[in-house]
Order: sequence, then C-alpha cells, then structure tokens
Amino acid sequence: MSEVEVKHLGEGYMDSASLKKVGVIYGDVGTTQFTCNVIGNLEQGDYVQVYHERFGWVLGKVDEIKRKTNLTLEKAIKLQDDDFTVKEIVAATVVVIGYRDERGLLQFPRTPFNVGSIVYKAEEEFIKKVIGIKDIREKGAYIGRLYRYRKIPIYLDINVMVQKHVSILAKTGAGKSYLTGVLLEEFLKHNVTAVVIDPHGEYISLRTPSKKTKLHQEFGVLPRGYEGKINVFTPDVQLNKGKPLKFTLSSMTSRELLNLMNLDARQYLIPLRKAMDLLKTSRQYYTIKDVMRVLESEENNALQPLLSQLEYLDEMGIFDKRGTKINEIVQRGKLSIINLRGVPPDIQELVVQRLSMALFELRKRNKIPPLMLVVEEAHNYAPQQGTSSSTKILRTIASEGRKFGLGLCIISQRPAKVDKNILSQCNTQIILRVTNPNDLRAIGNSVEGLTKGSLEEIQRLPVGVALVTGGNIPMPLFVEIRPRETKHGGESVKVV
Ligand SMILES: Nc1ncnc2c1ncn2[C@@H]1O[C@H](COP(=O)(O)OP(=O)(O)OP(=O)(O)O)[C@@H](O)[C@H]1O
Repeated sequence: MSEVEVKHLGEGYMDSASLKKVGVIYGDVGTTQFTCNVIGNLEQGDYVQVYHERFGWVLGKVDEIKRKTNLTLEKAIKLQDDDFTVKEIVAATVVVIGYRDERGLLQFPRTPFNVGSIVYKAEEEFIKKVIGIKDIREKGAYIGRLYRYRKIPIYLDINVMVQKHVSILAKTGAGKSYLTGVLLEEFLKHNVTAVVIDPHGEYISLRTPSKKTKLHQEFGVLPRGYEGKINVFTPDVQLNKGKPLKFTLSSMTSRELLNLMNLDARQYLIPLRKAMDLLKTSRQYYTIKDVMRVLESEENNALQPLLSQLEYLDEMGIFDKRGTKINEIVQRGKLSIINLRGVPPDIQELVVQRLSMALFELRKRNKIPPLMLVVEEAHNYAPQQGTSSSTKILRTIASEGRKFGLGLCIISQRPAKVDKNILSQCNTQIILRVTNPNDLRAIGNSVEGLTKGSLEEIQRLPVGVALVTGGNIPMPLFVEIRPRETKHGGESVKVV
C-alpha cells in the first residue's frame, strides 16, 4: 500500500505531516462509507479526514469498529489446548460526512476514495469547518463541548429554539433535568423570557450557585445564582414556597369543572350547569363556595357526591374570584417557575391547560413578550394515548406557536408515550441515554440523519452526554454537557 500524494488545496491545515495516521482504506469503497484497518488510537465516534484526489480533504466519522480474525469456532475448539497465533485486524467503518466546496457548501465526494488512502485523525479546525459549527455566543445557548473534543464549544441558536421548539428525551437518571437546568441558565443569561412547568420543584435551585469543580474551569463556566431573575408560583402555598397561582372560576365551563371530578357527567352536569348559570346572572365573579351554596339550597341528597368533590376542589385552593394575572407571571427576561410539587395530577393538568391557553391567547395579541414554555414530564400533559385536557392546547402551540413567538420545550423520559404530533414539531432535539426499544424506535422515526451506529451509541451514552440535532446544528452531534452554574435540584434521594 502506498501513501497518496497530498496536494495543498489553499487552506492552512492541509499538511498531512502534522496529522496523526490512524488507518488505511481497504476493501470495497463507496462514496458514503468505507472501511479502514485501524493502526492508531481510534474509537467509535471519532472524526477522521482522508485526502481525495479530486475533492481534497474529506471529513468522516467512525460509525463502528470490529476486530476481525481468521479464527473460526472449529479451529478455536481444536486449538484450545495448544499455543497458536491468530491473524487479526481491527477494522473501522467510516461514514463520510463530506467537504466544503469553494462556495462553502457541504458536498459529498462523487467518486470513491482510492483504496490504500491514509486515514488521519481529523483536526479540530477542519471538523468545525466541515460540520459548520459556529461560535454564536451572542445569540447562542452554550450547552457544552463536542463529545471527546473538549476544545470545540457547541452553541444552540436561541431564536431557532424558540421559533421551532425543542425536545429533551432520555431515560430516567440520564441527566434530563441537569441539562434543562443548563438551558434555563442560558435563557436567563440571554434575558429570554421563560415559563417552566416544574412537577417536582427541582428548578428552584437555579437561584443558588453550584460548588466550583475542576470541570468548571475546563468548560469555561463560573458558578453563579439567578436569584433576582426568578419568580416562583404554586397552586399549593401550604406545601411549597412561592406566590399563589389561582384561576378565575367564572372563566370555567361546567363541563370543564366536572372533568376535574371523578363523577358521572350524565348525572351531575345539568345541576352544576344550572347552579353556575344562576350565579352568572347575578355576579361577574363567584367562588366554589358560592356554587356549593346554590346546590345545597336544592336540598337534594343525590347531589352529595358533587358537593363532596366541590369541597375537595375548594380545599385545593386553585380557584378564586379573580385568578393570578398572566402579566404578573410572565415578566420580560425572567424565568417563572410553576412549582407543582405535591399537587394532584388532575389539578396539574388543569394548571398546564389553563396557563398554556392564556399564554397562547395573550401572545397572539402581543400582550406578553415572546417566550419559551418548558414542559417537564410532557408524557403526563401531552400523552400519545388517552385523554388529557392539556394535550390539545400543547398541540396548537407546537403547530402555531412559532408564528407568535411562543416556543415549546418538551421534556420526557418516555418519548414513545408523548403525543407524536407535538414531538414531530420539535426541530431541536436533545437526546440523552435511552434504552427502551419503543422509545428508541420513536427517536429513530423522528430524528433525521441518524446512523445505525448513532442509535446504538444512544443506548450506551454516559450520563451527561447528549445527541443534539436540528436547529442551527447541521447534523446530529454528540455533546458533553457543560457543568451547571447553579445547584442541580434533581438529585436522587439517598436511602442510606
Ligand atoms: N452533565 C452532567 N454532569 C455531571 N453530572 C450530571 C450531568 N447530568 C446529570 N448528572 C448527574 O446525574 C444524576 C441524574 O441526573 P438528572 O437528575 O438530571 O436525571 P434525570 O434524567 O432528570 O432523572 P429523572 O428522570 O429521574 O428526573 C444527578 O445526580 C446529576 O447530578
């Protein structure tokens, strides 16, 4: 095998002498994929560069590595008690990413590489140029560094994220809420208005700086807190700290109210509607207690289950004569946390539905600033199967929100259980470790440009490494998430 002559194509980093040799191309060579034997230190996921005699330097990525031997099972059984030598090579399958032409467009070589071409470990500048990784720190969210290439920072375009929505998917414990915390820190730093639905109250710690570690220095991050830029609202002020979140009862229909109760609608809808209609004729605002008084005046024992459920809703304290003003919740450049810790699931759904509806309507009329709505545990509020009162409005935001500057960020540990219409509208996808076959299938179906090797790698990703695709990222990239500036609030509870 002879080394190909390396020509200079007008760029400063074309001298092969400074590059590290890692393999030689052999066997059948295609224009999109080739195999090389591994002679240096090469791992799955590494970037390599090869000189193409017509198109110059081309970037590729190791998709799979195999150890190939001439030892068959029969031979191994025969020889197991003797000394023997086995011929083996380590072979890498490389997927061709391409090269930038003179206009800066990403192109594929249209003819295969020469067999015998030397494969080099790719230079960082070359990787950045071919992939199109840009330093957009002014308008970008700094989420981490290219996996195994700690000198290459990755920024996600915040405008693209708000305009075209985001999904964060991973199995439990893979680092979803840590990463969501990183994104929220970036929103706060760039004065992006955001509202986060926080079912576990884990984002309140964004107020508190994290402890400084060696990683902070390596990633160029300093611990800090965002106390002055965070407002917390909660429907249950007895359980959680925060301003009360209430909804106006008179804006609810009798059917919507009945949907919150575990009751047969056929039996109770008419009396409830009659009571609410009666109150509407005499006053603009009324409370659950008012509705109960009207029903009690009927002196009908059959209404007792309805009265008990109304009493339960009254105790939840979610309705009032006047609800919390959305202008108070949404404040320009600030993060509003809706802390739903300990709130029953039906009430959580109601909060997400009412709040999302109000945000959508007010954004349409430009009464509140453009914003990002972040929904944790999205499989609960927008399930693929069954009914949830919040699914419809979240679908509407996913399909129409971009026109009005209302972005959606969906987070879930069960991608297969999230409404497909909503997931398919999320243009920026951040995927951490996933192992469930149904979830992997859902991801494979919704992410463009995922290779077989990448789908396999998703199952083995270490905590804190994510596959990022869409938005301003031109192709799926593995990213090592940067350390948090603020304290992570989602630590698991230690039993011992
Ligand atoms: N990028 C990271 N760097 C360092 N540690 C991390 C990183 N991401 C996650 N961790 C750690 O891994 C653990 C799990 O992370 P996290 O709480 O974000 O998981 P999760 O996917 O949100 O889990 P759950 O679904 O149970 O809420 C935490 O202890 C967290 O500190």
